[in-house]
Amino acid sequence: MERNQRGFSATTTHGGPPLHTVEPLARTMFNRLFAVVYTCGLIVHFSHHAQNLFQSRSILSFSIHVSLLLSDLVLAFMWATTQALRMCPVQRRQFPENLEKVVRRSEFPALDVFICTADPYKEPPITVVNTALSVLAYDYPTDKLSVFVSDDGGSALTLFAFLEAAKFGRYWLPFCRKNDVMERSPEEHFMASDHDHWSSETREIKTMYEIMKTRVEFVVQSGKVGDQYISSDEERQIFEKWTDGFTDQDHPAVVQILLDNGKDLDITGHSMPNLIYVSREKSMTSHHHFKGGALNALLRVSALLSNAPIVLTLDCDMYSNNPRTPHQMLCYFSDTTIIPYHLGYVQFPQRFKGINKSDTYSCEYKRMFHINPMGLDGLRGPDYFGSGTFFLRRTFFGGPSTPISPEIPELRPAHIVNKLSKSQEILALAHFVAGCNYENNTNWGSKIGFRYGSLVEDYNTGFMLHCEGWKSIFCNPDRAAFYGYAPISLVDTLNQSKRWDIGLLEVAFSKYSTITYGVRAINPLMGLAYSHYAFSPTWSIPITTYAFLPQLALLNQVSILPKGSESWFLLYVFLGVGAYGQDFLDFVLAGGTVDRWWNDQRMWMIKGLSSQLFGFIEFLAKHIGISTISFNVTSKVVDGEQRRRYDQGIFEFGVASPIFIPLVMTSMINFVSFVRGVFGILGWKDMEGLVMQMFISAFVMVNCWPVYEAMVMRIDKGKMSGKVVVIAAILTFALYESASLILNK
Ligand SMILES: O=c1ccn([C@@H]2O[C@H](COP(=O)(O)OP(=O)(O)O[C@H]3O[C@H](CO)[C@@H](O)[C@H](O)[C@H]3O)[C@@H](O)[C@H]2O)c(=O)[nH]1
Ligand SMILES: [Mn+2]
Repeated sequence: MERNQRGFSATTTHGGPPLHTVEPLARTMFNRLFAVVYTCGLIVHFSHHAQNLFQSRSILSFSIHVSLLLSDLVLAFMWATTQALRMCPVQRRQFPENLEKVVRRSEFPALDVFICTADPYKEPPITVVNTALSVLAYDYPTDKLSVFVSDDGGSALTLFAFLEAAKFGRYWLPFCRKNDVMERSPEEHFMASDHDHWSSETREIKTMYEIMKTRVEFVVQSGKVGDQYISSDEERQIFEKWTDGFTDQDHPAVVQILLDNGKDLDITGHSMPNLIYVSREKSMTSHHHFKGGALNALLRVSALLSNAPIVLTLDCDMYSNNPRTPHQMLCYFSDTTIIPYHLGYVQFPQRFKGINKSDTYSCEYKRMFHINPMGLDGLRGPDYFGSGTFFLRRTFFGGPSTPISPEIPELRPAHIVNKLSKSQEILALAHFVAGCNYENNTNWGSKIGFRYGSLVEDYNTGFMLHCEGWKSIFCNPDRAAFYGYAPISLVDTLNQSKRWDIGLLEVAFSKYSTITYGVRAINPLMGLAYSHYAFSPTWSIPITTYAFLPQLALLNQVSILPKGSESWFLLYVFLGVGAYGQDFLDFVLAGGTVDRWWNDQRMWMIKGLSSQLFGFIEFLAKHIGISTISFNVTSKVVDGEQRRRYDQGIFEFGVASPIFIPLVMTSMINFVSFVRGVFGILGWKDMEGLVMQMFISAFVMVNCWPVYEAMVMRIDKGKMSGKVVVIAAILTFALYESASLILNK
């Protein structure tokens, strides 16, 4: 049997109560006007640059001007890309309370949830279990809900945690229903609710949860599932798959149905949703394409077992914070007027728990997950964030009017699965499609499914879907739909950013670059908006240049920027303050605080001097074939002491990582040049020509304050490692000496 293209029928909303509305943001007109004024400023600025270039009389001054020109060109290009995000921002509202007036609950489309995990030590199984329980307990018809867990760590520990979760879920789901619990992740629920008013039922279920948690954590700590934890022969058989040769990088596929909707009931007699554990086959000899590969394996396995027309992807730490999120998503997918719109996915923002008051590492990503998506939403829709995304399954199989069929008919999005079928045949097929050679010579990863070729498989996939003609919608309800955890140390944040930067560069310099292919395949504004991310690592060029060049010149009394009395000086100020000011405005209007904005701009500089630079190097190294790149999973485990420092807003350096070296060098050069400049005020002749260079040094110094503190004033474990300081000092000295040689010729 087959069904229509979308996989379910939508209800017309004509005459009925509205399901959603959309409005342009109030500042749109201002944004457009400002863009015109700023563009004029840029034209004049670059004509001045050209003049400087032609007038320069030595190779030295020519090269200085070329560096400044190149830096300013990158800044101007990046500014231009932000304009695409500012031309038509919109804000949507949805009315989930009206949904059931328009669509009967029994007509809700089936929903498959994909949760990815990759490492039981960096991603504690109890966290993943909480995420899974939070969605298993969605306020959704249980016979239409299936949760698939992908375990790229191939770990018996994770599977054990899920066996436990399946048992606990039989109590947890009816408990949530009966008490209309909002936080359906048990961990969060018990943390958020007030213990003094707990009923005996709540206390009981809390005790059950604690017992399960202790068992899971004990097993993870001991590294194996001991005999005393196995309660039946059936379970023993499952764990027998973990033979001696079974490693996370080399093992057969494991597909295990833990809860079967057709059979398993909760303690009140309601049927349970499906819960399926999948660990795709891995082998040392075939590339597994990281998370993208895992998601494609889930797309196939789920196609055989439930094939729901709607698919939600979640990171292992992104638990549901609202049981009625699917209702919000259906406000869009159930609206027939949306069909000609070719809606491919509905994206919810990624939000984070546990970020400190001033968001020291700017991990809220307000711009990426909140401000920019509104801008994209007014064009063709937001990019894909990797988590919190409801896709139409059909979206993965070719463009809206150019469908592509998978190799075997059972995988087609229109194929109907009657019941979750445990038949041996289907299970054997599920293991087969989860095999590591299954994708050889197929369209998976290139034309169907999640796309390969970039470490940011989410961004890349969303981009390719937009190129194929799909659109997306940004759904940002007041109550967060999901919460996850952000890194709380600088090195973790920078390593995560570096991975993203490498992935973005892979897209920027591919055959399907956003700037060459994207502007044609989607439209110029979308191409530019996507380029805002793809080319963001190039920010490291101006950031590094402005962190060193004016300062080295200042140290040698060489003026390279306009004098305080020239009108060019005012233009510089206008361009700088204008860009910063508008950025500030966007940030604050989206509910950000001044404190957080300050830290955000600081992180922008820090990343330009660390993750982006290192990302570039690793990207190049991979391109010329001297190294391979890998997906370094962000740790979700927190050290207590680190947490305390983070909560106090103290920067965490700690480890001796080379990624800090350029940053420490920057703090040294700027300090020395500023101090030298202050003494120069008395003796130097041409101080006026150095005013702007002095100002830049001062500004960088203020931003580097935590670095100075970490180098000289701290004794805790998060201070800057001595090794980094020594290496940076030697390199700074070498840089200073060579600059003096060149500049004083
Ligand atoms: O080989 C892998 C590597 C990672 N993951 C999973 O991918 C998710 C994201 O990994 P994480 O280390 O948390 O990366 P983040 O940088 O926090 O994630 C952001 O960036 C990723 C792309 O780099 C996206 O995949 C994510 O959805 C997005 O939230 C986690 O659930 C992992 O378990 C896998 O399943 N297989
Ligand atoms: Mn994450």
